[in-house]
Amino acid sequence: MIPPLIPPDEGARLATLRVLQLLDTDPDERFDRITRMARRLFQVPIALISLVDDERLWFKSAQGLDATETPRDLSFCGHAILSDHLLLVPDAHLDPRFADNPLVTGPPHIRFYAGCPVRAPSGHRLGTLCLIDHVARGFDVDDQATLRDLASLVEQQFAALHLALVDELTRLANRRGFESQGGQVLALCQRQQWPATLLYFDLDRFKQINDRFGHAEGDWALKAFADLLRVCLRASDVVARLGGDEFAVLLSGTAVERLDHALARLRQQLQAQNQRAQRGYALDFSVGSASMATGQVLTLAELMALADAAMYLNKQARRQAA
Ligand SMILES: Nc1nc2c(ncn2[C@@H]2O[C@H](COP(=O)(O)OP(=O)(O)OP(=O)(O)O)[C@@H](O)[C@H]2O)c(=O)[nH]1
Repeated sequence: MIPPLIPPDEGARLATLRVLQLLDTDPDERFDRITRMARRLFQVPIALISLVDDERLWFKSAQGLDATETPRDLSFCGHAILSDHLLLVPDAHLDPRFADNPLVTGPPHIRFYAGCPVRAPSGHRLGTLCLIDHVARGFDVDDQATLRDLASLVEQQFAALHLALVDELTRLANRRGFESQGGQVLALCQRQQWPATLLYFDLDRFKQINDRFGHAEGDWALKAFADLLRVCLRASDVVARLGGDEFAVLLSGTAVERLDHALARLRQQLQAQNQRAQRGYALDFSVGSASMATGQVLTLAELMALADAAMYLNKQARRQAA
């Protein structure tokens, strides 16, 4: 058996998957309709929409299979997301990549597999629409075109989610994305008795950058700051651009202990970037934080209001110090 390789865009791919908030969500009729149609059209026992997560495959929609996930190492879809082409395995018993795969030799006894990668609007391949049969079979060019058509319906649903939840400029979550993703993380913290901290950022004198260097330069600065947040924080932290030059981050669990360290690192990296970029101005930020201690119950809106107020005080203090 040959386990799938990790694609070169893995970090950005996983970040996109998180921002779209598809993993571990309830069944969704918009996706189930597509897998039902696929199963009927191709007369296969199993049709899936799989999402390739860090170490597992999670099924956004599954017809004919009770499992909700499977290890990535064993997955056919892990191979399928490595290219834009369909992955066709007419007979897994004859394919050295899969012949001794436990999913072939044991349940669900995959013999035939056809998987079409499904991409986010950013182009990252998030998973597949795939068909599985327990017997070997062929898949002609018409079948292939039909599977691609169905996969593009999945991509349309991704695009709709993207539009609703992602900030187009920075590709971070937008305010709505932050509110729903942040709300879920906060509820998890409360259940697990973990602490959480919300950071509210506002860039300093950002209007001057637009006024002096133009809107395009302002856009560049916003993207550069978003990239820094991505680099300095963990994949599990919820990071968003709330609008204009305002950003927010929700740290949960043990991440809260790294708060001072993460902020110091962020400022240090920003200074290094200012030195490197030499764009005629130094990007800087004011920040406020608000925490929910272990066992405390606060809403995301309350944390945001507290952190926003703290940011405002920080901005005043920085202005006076300047
Ligand atoms: N380039 C660009 N500018 C934007 C975008 N959205 C909002 N802005 C600008 O961001 C600026 C926000 O300025 P403020 O936060 O009000 O003021 P500031 O200059 O940052 O001042 P302080 O926050 O008090 O330090 C405004 O000039 C907006 O026009 C965007 O998507 N791109």
